[in-house]
Amino acid sequence: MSKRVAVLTSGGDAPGMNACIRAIVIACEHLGYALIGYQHGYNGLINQEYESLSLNATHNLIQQGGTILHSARCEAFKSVQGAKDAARNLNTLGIDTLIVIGGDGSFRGAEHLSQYWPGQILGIPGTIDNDVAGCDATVGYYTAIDTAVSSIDKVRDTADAFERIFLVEVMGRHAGFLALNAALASAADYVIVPELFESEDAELKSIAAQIEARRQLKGPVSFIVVVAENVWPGGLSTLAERLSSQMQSEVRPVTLGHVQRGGSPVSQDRLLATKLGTHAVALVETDKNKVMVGEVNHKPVEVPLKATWENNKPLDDCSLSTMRITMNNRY
Ligand SMILES: Nc1ncnc2c1ncn2[C@@H]1O[C@H](COP(=O)(O)OP(=O)(O)OP(=O)(O)O)[C@@H](O)[C@H]1O
Ligand SMILES: O=P(O)(O)OC[C@H]1O[C@](O)(CO)[C@@H](O)[C@@H]1O
Repeated sequence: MSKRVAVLTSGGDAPGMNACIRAIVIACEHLGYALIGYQHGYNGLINQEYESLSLNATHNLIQQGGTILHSARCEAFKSVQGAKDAARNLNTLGIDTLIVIGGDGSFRGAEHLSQYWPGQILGIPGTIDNDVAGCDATVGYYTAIDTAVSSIDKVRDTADAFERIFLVEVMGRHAGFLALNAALASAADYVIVPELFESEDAELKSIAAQIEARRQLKGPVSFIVVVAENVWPGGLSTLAERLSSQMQSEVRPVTLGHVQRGGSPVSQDRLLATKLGTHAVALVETDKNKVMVGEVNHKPVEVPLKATWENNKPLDDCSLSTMRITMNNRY
């Protein structure tokens, strides 16, 4: 049976969203489904802003960062009226299946829509934060680690030259996946993540002890602390001031910011995006509904949308024990 499928990207854009759109276009073409792309996240659903997507759209797309459909946050969609407007517009176009590429907030939005629209809704995890339960990795996460690592490598050059303490803030919203793994891969000296944060005093004491121990061993040294965003009360400059006065040393704060969302996706994100996009389209004629497609241990999984935000996604034990030995408790 010929189906009409729609796709949108929502929330923070992530490298690999385009690779995912490409896979969806090709898989729909393969199965003879019509495909449209809604623009600007859920705003496109409310404003009936869409384009039809064919193979033409996929040329040279896999390597492009950002999203050709544009992304956005949409406050209006959270209301009953917003979801009803979206449902009406989907019905007008005769859409059978809506594929939402985004983070856990976007999946909450999809669940909200399902109360007013009877069609099939499928989610694909796309966010640099990796804070979506039920999958090992979200599309965009691996590229963001690489981007943060290459920036921290550069910070290290100047940190070493001046034997300074640097604080590097990375994104992640309220999760420490990006901070922890960027810190591990860049051989940072210390990492502060929300999952382990106890108190300002405890962290400061621990950082100071590490710096002192290193200085005793090696004399003047540089020291790099990776800090997850939103974790330090008052932000990075407050931490810099407190550490500077405690250590009687210069401390420089660096916020990496939105560069972490950009750039050409690394191969891990391209592969994940391509597999998940293809897998989602393969579900169109099944009775699977309100599920996110993801990967766990390299195998496809289908997870109820609700489980993606109701369940906790912990940092993995192996990364944490590696972190304790090579970073935070090293000296
Ligand atoms: N509880 C909710 N009810 C209805 N819609 C929601 C809800 N939460 C989020 N949304 C919709 O999903 C959009 C995206 O959510 P959000 O801003 O949390 O980003 P996200 O998908 O979690 O991605 P990222 O974390 O990468 O930015 C929101 O702007 C809103 O339109
Ligand atoms: O682009 P905005 O709306 O400032 O959002 C920034 C947030 O989005 C993300 O980049 C992705 O969720 C977070 O890491 C960050 O907290």
